[in-house]
Amino acid sequence: MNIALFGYGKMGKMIEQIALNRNHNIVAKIDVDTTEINFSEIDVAIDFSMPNAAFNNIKMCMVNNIPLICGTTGWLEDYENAVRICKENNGAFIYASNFSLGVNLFFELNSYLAKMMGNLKQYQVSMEEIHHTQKLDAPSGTAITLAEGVINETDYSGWKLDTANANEIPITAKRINDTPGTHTVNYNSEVDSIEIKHTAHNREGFALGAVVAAEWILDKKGVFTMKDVLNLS
Ligand SMILES: NC(=O)C1=CN([C@@H]2O[C@H](COP(=O)(O)OP(=O)(O)OC[C@H]3O[C@@H](n4cnc5c(N)ncnc54)[C@H](OP(=O)(O)O)[C@@H]3O)[C@@H](O)[C@H]2O)C=CC1
Ligand SMILES: O=C(O)C1=N[C@H](C(=O)O)C[C@H](O)C1
Repeated sequence: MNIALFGYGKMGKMIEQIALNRNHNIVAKIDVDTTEINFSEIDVAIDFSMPNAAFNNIKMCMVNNIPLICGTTGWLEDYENAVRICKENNGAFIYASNFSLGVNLFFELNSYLAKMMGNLKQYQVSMEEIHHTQKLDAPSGTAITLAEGVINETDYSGWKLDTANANEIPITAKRINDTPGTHTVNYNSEVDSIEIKHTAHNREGFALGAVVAAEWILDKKGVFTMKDVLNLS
């Protein structure tokens, strides 16, 4: 499979390594300075670029009939537009805030726990995410997905960074050295607390998930999620 990488930073380089190990070819490494792209040689594109670049890259791929896996976070205000453009062009597209198998299992666990906690008003939920200091967006895309998972199963109406109003989920974002990504969901009451936590030890899990998603989407049309790729509930 011929892969184009949009973004050749920390994730782009890790994806290249994993893709080559799985016998794929990297036919283009595209960044902000790229002036020409030969779309005819690309089977699938993978975007791990920057919040202000992702939506343009998505449009470009959809218009040129290239299936796209997007891992870039921090652009979600344009998600519905991306879905519309994909459908208008009969394209194929997956966005995931986190491509690792472990985090996608963690998302399921988070929803299951939230469902159980929904009627237990003595517990207040909060979230914490920790990432490396180069991260541009806060809270992380993964923390937003976790918050949405809780909101879907409870009476919480939204989330907020740091201090939240009653009925909103407070999310704390910490930036520490080289931390690849740690997410904690905490339910606290007067008498006890329950905590679930996912810790990424490195970026391999994210990169492998993105390549697996690229292999999966090759013969598909439509907008999908990692639940479809991993065949989760
Ligand atoms: N969904 C997931 O599983 C994961 C998502 N991420 C997300 O992926 C994104 C990238 O992360 P990471 O690799 O760590 O970041 P990096 O900063 O290391 O890499 C981003 C790269 O994108 C390049 N870039 C800038 N503008 C454009 C453009 N218009 N088109 C293409 N490339 C461009 C940058 O080039 P230059 O340096 O020259 O500006 C840089 O090389 C972030 O949004 C992050 O949150 C990260 C890990 C996992
Ligand atoms: O920027 C990162 O590094 C990461 N970004 C994603 C996010 O915003 O959730 C996924 C992972 O946590 C690493």
